[in-house]
Amino acid sequence: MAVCTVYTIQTLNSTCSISKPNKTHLGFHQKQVVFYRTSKKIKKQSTITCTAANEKTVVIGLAADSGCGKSTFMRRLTNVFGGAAEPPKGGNPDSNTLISDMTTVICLDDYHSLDRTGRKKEGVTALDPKANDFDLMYEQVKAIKEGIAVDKPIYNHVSGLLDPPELIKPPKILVIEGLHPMFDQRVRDLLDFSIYLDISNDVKFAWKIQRDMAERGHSLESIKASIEARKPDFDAYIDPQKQYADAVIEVLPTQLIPGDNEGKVLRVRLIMKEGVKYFNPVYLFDEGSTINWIPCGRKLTCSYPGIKFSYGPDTYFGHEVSVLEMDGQFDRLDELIYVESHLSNISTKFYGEVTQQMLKLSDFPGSNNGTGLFQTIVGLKIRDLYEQLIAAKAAAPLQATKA
Ligand SMILES: Nc1ncnc2c1ncn2[C@@H]1O[C@H](COP(=O)(O)OP(=O)(O)OP(=O)(O)O)[C@@H](O)[C@H]1O
Ligand SMILES: O=C(CO)[C@H](O)[C@H](O)COP(=O)(O)O
Repeated sequence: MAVCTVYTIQTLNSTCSISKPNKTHLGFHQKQVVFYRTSKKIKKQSTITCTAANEKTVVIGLAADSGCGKSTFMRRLTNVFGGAAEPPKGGNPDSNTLISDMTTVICLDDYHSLDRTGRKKEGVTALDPKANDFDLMYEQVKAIKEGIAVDKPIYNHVSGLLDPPELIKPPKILVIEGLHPMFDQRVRDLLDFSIYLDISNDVKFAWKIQRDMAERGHSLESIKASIEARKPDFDAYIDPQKQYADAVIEVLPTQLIPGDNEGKVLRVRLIMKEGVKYFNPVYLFDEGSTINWIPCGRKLTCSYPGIKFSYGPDTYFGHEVSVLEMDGQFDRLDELIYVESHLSNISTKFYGEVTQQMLKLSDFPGSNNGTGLFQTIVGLKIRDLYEQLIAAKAAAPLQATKA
């Protein structure tokens, strides 16, 4: 990203934004520069940031209910791109934003139009579209995608209030995570790739108990009541978004232990849409075949109840998909290399990269099962998609500027 003064706007095929103290950020394309210059709307003290067309922001959407592992997934994803993800420096300590060298993750809770008291007064949950400002969400995600900085509101989860906005500059990759990234068609159409974390009720309950009882001191009864209270709106507004996702990570109780609902051993399915540009689904052994594989034996240590992989074609909400499934958990993470070497299209840059990533983040929840494995693979696929998109934009800069 190049920072220019008003007298040196020479960049071709760029989108620029003007930043003035206490003023909204204005965006314009290179051809409009003449208009602004002749109309003297640009003052000497303005800062003009120009983003070359091939640097434009790639936008990823991640949808899930609260407490379903979005933050954990985000930490795995940003780690794939390297560098630590931190809240904006010197900003609001309760900011929900995480920034690293390549990525900015914004939480869509920041687009709640009603604060905690407002929702109570209106009798709506945060999942209800009425409690969210989709017009602003669309305008701001669109602006960032075009290389224009925005002043995004902040929803403060500590106070339950809407705090003064924070400046979000266009990153290389913007991740919008939260309850509604695919709800509004205008926002959905801005996404270059979308993911839905589909956690079954039993597992969601087990994870909520683990976090909210152990870490937040909530009672079992209050956790049950909160899940029940959210369920109608979850079913109406959040769950239907999975039909639009390019990849769904579905987390279910294991089938290896009959009647198990503890949520400790998990069956995880990675559902990958066919025909998505720059995204080739992962496969096991033979693309398009139906495979069942129990890798336990000489090369993989498995204690009870073992590990089972499945792979094959299927349909999901009328779309052709490939599904990779893992039931069970790893005893020894270093042996994951055996499984990795049988998977194809995983978009690694070197042999064993999935295993290396999993070992590096082995203390993250889900590192010994399909949640961690598939989140890592999706992270690598997003890196690959980003690199392909940027290469395509660099090859056709004029076209990208007009889009
Ligand atoms: N893959 C996993 N395996 C086991 N437990 C998990 C996994 N992912 C998340 N959890 C549990 O769920 C809790 C919530 O995870 P996380 O904070 O990542 O979710 P979230 O969707 O970001 O939540 P929120 O929206 O409420 O902030 C964690 O504290 C952890 O206990
Ligand atoms: O579903 C949620 C998304 O994280 C939260 O419940 C919602 O954002 C409201 O937050 P809070 O409970 O802190 O007022």
